Amino acid sequence: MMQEPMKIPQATAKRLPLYYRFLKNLYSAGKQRVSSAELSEAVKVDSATIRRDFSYFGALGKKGYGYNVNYLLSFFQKTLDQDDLTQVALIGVGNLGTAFLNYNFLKNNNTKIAMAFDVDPEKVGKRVEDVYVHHMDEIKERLKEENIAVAILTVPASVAQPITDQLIQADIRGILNFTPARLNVPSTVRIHHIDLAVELQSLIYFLKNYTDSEDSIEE
Ligand SMILES: NC(=O)c1ccc[n+]([C@@H]2O[C@H](COP(=O)([O-])OP(=O)(O)OC[C@H]3O[C@@H](n4cnc5c(N)ncnc54)[C@H](O)[C@@H]3O)[C@@H](O)[C@H]2O)c1
Repeated sequence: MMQEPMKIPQATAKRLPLYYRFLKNLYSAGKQRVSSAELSEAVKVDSATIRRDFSYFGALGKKGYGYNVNYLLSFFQKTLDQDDLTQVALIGVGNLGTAFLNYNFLKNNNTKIAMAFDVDPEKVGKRVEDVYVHHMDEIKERLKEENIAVAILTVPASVAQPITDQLIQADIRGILNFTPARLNVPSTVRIHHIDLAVELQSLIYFLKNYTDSEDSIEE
């Protein structure tokens, strides 16, 4: 299910889902080609960066023609593993976790929250948008049973590390951490932190210090 990551720079890899979403819309609208200028306008990434990104995967746009939408789309589908359904687990069915269960990703790509975990007796044993909430005591057994390797963490920061340790015991490979806690994991486990406060501060910093939005793209 999960492929080895391609040898492309991380900054490029991070932009792939953005490109993919836009190209899918173009494809649905029956468009067969797109220029880097059009893409640039739509995804707010400067066109030089787009050309460089695309050159990593052998898509060399032709002058006056642009890029072939079909080619790019099938490339992204393979690279982003869109042909497979990747099932993930959600830990912590509170305000944020419930919002994710309501959203459940399916409109954008083939990622789905397949099961959720909590310790609150009010929540355990119920379904939220069709997703069953299990007790944390069952986490290892359930994740292994369904071969789930990715988890979204939406628990209070104070319990984030012990829960992470439990996830590691259950052979999880990737964690999307929404808690402000910085977590210790072995090098075999990949963690992405999404800290809304930091993102907001960073946005405000860029607004104050740069007038041209392109300056913020390369991080
Ligand atoms: N709500 C937001 O908009 C928001 C935004 C950014 C980040 N966060 C972060 O996301 C996390 C969750 O926020 P929230 O607002 O959803 O909190 P919340 O209190 O509404 O939900 C936390 C959930 O985790 C469960 N939980 C507690 N201990 C647990 C354990 N040991 N094992 C499993 N589940 C456990 C609780 O029962 C509850 O359902 C926090 O770390 C918060 O800082 C929240």
